[in-house]
Amino acid sequence: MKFGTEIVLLSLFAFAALGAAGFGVDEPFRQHMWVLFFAVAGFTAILLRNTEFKPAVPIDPSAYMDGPIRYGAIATMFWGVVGMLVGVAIALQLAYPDLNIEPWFNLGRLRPLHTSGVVFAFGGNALICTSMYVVQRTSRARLFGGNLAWFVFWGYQLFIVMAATGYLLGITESREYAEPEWYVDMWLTIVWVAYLALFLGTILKRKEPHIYVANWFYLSFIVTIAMLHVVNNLSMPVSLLGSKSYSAFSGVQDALTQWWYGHNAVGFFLTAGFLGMMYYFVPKQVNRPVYSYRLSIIHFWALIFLYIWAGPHHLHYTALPDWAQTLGMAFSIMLWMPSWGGMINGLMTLSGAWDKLRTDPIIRMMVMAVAFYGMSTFEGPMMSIKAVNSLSHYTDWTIGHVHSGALGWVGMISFGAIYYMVPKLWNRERLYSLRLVTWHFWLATLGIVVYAAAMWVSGIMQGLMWREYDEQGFLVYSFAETVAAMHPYYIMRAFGGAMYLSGALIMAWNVTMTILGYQREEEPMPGSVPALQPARSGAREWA
Ligand code: HEM
Ligand code: HEM
Ligand SMILES: [Cu+2]
Repeated sequence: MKFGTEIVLLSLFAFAALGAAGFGVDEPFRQHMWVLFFAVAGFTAILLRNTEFKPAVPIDPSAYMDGPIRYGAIATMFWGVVGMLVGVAIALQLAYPDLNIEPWFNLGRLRPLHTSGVVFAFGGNALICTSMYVVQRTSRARLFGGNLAWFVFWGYQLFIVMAATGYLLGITESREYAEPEWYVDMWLTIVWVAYLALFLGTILKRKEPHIYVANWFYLSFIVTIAMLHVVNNLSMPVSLLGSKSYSAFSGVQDALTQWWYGHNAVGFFLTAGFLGMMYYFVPKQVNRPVYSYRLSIIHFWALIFLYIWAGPHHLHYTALPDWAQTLGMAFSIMLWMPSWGGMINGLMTLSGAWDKLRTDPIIRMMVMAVAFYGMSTFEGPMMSIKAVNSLSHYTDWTIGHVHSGALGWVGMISFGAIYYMVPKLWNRERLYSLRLVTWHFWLATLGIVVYAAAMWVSGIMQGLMWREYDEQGFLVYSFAETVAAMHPYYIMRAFGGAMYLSGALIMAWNVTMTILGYQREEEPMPGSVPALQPARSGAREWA
């Protein structure tokens, strides 16, 4: 039987889940194990019916393994839309609290659903599938380990499903960006080690002597996330058949461990990984070499050396020792330089090809991403200065900063990479429509501007209102008054987010049509040279 071993193993897994659903000591755990049972049993049933997860064409063992990358590109789009939809939902809940639907869909449960949905499901799938794409092409080697890549892909989706359903059931460790409970964490550890083996194994069997810089960034992302995930999640379960666990750390050590994790999740997941993407896909799309390879090496080592120390900027004015706060601030300010070095390197890769900005909306998207990388890595060091942080901390300014990095940098560079990969992965001459990419670009860009501007104004206003004293030393505003003052900005934010989401929906449509093999007949892009445009077919020159 095809997939014989897999089916036996999966059946055992499903059986164990069923047992845990029966004998679990708390209700949410039992419900969660039912979810696991149905997910694994469903997958086993699909395999039993011999459904192929591999392309039907016979596989040339020396060729690249692109099946899991195709699935990954689709998963990236799918989870992106889901995560952003939940983002708009919680934005509306903050503007209109009546939208909290108890207990499953209140803000407390939907917020981690949003953050994990966009960071780990959307961003994570984008990183995993692009890293598989990049490492094969720059190493001239097929992915290591046979079906290992499929295990990484499906194992990661199972992690996402378990994390997401757990939040809705009310299961949480309450550690930001690390909310899943101990058993889901253990599963992710297994998947992540497999991912590391897959990536390293492919690099080891490379036929290209040099390891291209993008792979260094991807590798640092994989290794560091493994370390962060394991240490931050060290905990003791109350029962092996229960959902609750207690952290191995307590007090200020716990807080520091958590923000060592949280900050470096930003540094290595949301930054280093996506820089790997930048260093491969920008030169490819522009058709130019990286501006300065030497600078990219300096960028890499400076970034990984500095980032790891900056975590305490999340704990300014807390019980954390003062020297540690100052250390975090100093390293954050130093981070500005390598970050901007990287930004300049990305932007200057366009030198001599700036005209393409007018004609290629994908390049425009990538340039906007790099520009937002520069913007948020300027804002971050500034916010880490204690005097500035005393105003910005706990306010919407932080939320604005997060989303200029997340929507502007992480989102846009991923969109660019997917637009680049999809026609190649499905062997299409070009995307379904470039004009729809332009629509996406403008909706996303304007959406970010509305989102970030609303949060700057509301954040600074919030901070100023909280610290306003009258002549007698009494606070001028009650907390509830500061909340009420946010209302118009929360509506604006929801509006900006909805624009960003509609751009992503247009992209999903464009990508789907490309996969199905359609090409939209359309006028050439404005500004492109008419002589290069076959007038009727709309098929532009497409590198
Ligand atoms: C459709 C667009 C989006 C909307 C409307 C949106 C909305 C929101 C809202 C309302 C919050 C909670 C803010 C609060 O508690 O005050 C939030 C938090 C967050 N979002 Fe989004 N979001 C969007 C897209 C994204 C994307 C694409 C990412 C990442 C790639 C992202 C990452 C985050 C993170 C990390 C937080 C937590 C911030 C913190 O705790 O400081 N969001 N988002
Ligand atoms: C040199 C680079 C950066 C530095 C020094 C930096 C610094 C900071 C500072 C000081 C805070 C506020 C902490 C607080 O008051 O609670 C913050 C929050 C945050 N930043 Fe950055 N930032 C940088 C780049 C980025 C980028 C590129 C992204 C996203 C792609 C990002 C995502 C976040 C997130 C998600 C938070 C919110 C954490 C939370 O409270 O939940 N940062 N950052
Ligand atoms: Cu940080």
